[in-house]
Amino acid sequence: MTSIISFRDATKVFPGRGRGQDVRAVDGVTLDVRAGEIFGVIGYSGAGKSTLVRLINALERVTSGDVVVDGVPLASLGEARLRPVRAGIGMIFQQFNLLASRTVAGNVAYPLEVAGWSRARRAARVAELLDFVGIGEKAGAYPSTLSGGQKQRVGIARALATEPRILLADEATSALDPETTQDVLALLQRVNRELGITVVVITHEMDVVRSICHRVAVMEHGQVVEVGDAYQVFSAPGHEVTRRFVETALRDRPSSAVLARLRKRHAGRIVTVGVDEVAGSSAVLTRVLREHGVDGTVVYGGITEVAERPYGSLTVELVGGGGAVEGAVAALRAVTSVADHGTAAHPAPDAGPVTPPGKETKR
Ligand SMILES: Nc1ncnc2c1ncn2[C@@H]1O[C@H](COP(=O)(O)OP(=O)(O)OP(=O)(O)O)[C@@H](O)[C@H]1O
Repeated sequence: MTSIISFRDATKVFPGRGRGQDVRAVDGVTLDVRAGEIFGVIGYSGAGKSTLVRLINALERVTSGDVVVDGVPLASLGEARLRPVRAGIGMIFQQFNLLASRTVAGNVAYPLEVAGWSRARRAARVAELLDFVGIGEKAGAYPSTLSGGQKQRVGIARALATEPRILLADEATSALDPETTQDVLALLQRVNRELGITVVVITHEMDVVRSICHRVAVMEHGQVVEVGDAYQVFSAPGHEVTRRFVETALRDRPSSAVLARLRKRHAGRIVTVGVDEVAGSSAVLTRVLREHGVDGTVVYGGITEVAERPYGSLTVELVGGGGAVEGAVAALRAVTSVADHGTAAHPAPDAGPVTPPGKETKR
């Protein structure tokens, strides 16, 4: 697949104010976004995500290195030659940035007016866009009368008006409630699938990446610390920051406090079994337990989706005679990840980082 955006050792330094230190907001990033994908950039506040994305449409200019967009290296371009590059890139924002004095249709028409489209062509294009984002009936309404989700739909329609090849979404769902977030994410997915537009999504929420991104870069201190297929990055996180995102978002693994409560309620051996596309599934778990004559009760956990593929874990109380439980645990270890928490009488030392409490299933 060809890359549509290439960061080549891109660095952006903001001069420190007064006698403050310079800020390396983007620090030597080399990265390719492939044409036609939804690419996520995830990181905590201040990691450099916004700056990285603003380098793509040259709202910020690199201090060193380069960013190549659609084959055009941006670092050496003057404002005039940047204009056509920018015209091929749409952008949406957390706070929508709509013009309060214009109607919905007026907002969407705005970039077309700037680009010199005739009134008749504008009207047809605006109607088509409002229809695509599902708010045709709001054409004459003013932004102040719209819900957050509707405002972002207008933002998306406006960003798509001049038929860009790339759409940049800077925390586009961070101001929305969870349900509206899912609607807007579904719309971004349609933008990608139906219009073939490459979408770059910046977020601090793993749920956003989990829902729609094909590939993801994890940022910290201006650097990309991990990049790859979203499923692989989140199912086997290699960096501490990635692990923190996975733990806070998926909440399928019991914390030590939860484990203590589980041990009070369940006397048997408690193990957490990884469930993913490659290794375990709940069917594998059931088969292994049956083969070893072990009873298993799911006491905690959950299976969700990352990049539309199954991912999670199940914490199970195992009860069986003789060495049956040992045998079952060994057989499970052969196919998937297993964290052995021991029994109430003989708890295993707490392994791994503490995760926030999630849902407990009660007997
Ligand atoms: N115009 C600017 N002048 C000075 N420093 C800046 C400027 N823009 C960003 N920074 C600094 O660069 C660093 C990265 O900021 P950036 O906004 O890119 O991070 P972010 O990951 O998008 O975080 P957030 O989600 O909080 O915006 C921060 O330390 C920020 O204070």
